[in-house]
Amino acid sequence: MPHASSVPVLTIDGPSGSGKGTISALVAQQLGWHLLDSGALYRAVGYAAGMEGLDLSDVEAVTRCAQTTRIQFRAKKGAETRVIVNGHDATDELRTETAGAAASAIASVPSVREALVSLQLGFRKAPGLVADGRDMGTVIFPDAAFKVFLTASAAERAKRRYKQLKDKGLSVTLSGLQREIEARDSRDASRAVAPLKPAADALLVDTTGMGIDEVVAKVLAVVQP
Ligand SMILES: Nc1ncnc2c1ncn2[C@@H]1O[C@H](COP(=O)(O)OP(=O)(O)O)[C@@H](O)[C@H]1O
Ligand SMILES: Nc1ccn([C@H]2C[C@H](O)[C@@H](COP(=O)(O)OP(=O)(O)O)O2)c(=O)n1
Repeated sequence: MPHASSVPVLTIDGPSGSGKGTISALVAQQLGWHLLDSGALYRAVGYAAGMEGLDLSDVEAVTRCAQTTRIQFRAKKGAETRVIVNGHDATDELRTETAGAAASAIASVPSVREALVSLQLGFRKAPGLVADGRDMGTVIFPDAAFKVFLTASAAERAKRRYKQLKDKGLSVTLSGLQREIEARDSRDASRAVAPLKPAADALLVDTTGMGIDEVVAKVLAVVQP
């Protein structure tokens, strides 16, 4: 087993709806690498805090929640990875914008972020890792050999998320989603610790008007030029 730091990492950061999850999963599959959906960890803690009826602004309570919540990923071939929170399959609840907003709220608490660091580092296993999030290239894996920052216009990101949630049968409006996404991005980008921003050595890819296959090819070329 090689030392963890010799295992290659590709970080894919960016705002909501930029395509991180989709692109990370496809690229990880192509490379045969492991996948870390770090947003799911923050969503899971936000969800667990909600289930316990915690006040999301109670720093001590949400920190304890981040330290004690059990989060498991159950990958199934050809199907969506299920996220199990404290033994309960919370996949459906985690994808809502309410869960995204709760995740963003608790993610601004430094001690919550600290509680999730070693769990994230543990995903770095041979033959490699694709890490999806906000601070993968800046804070969690600053030594990653490959870094990408995905963006797209706010209007396009809202449209993508609208279609995605509609297809899953959720009741949403485009204007409401655009407002919620913009509020979440501005909170994520303005927080003091690990804000949403590109690493200095990341390749910026504006995916507005680009198809998924085109983005996958561009990201794969970073790892396999
Ligand atoms: N380049 C793209 N063009 C069109 N749709 C995309 C593109 N990338 C992702 N999508 C779609 O947009 C939605 C949001 O993508 P997702 O990967 O969940 O974004 P993120 O993880 O950054 O929030 C998904 O339904 C996905 O299929
Ligand atoms: N590495 C990360 C990943 C997510 N977060 C926070 C901030 C985000 O608004 C929420 C939800 O992240 P997630 O990647 O699941 O959200 P999107 O799919 O991009 O809409 O979690 C974070 O602070 N750091």
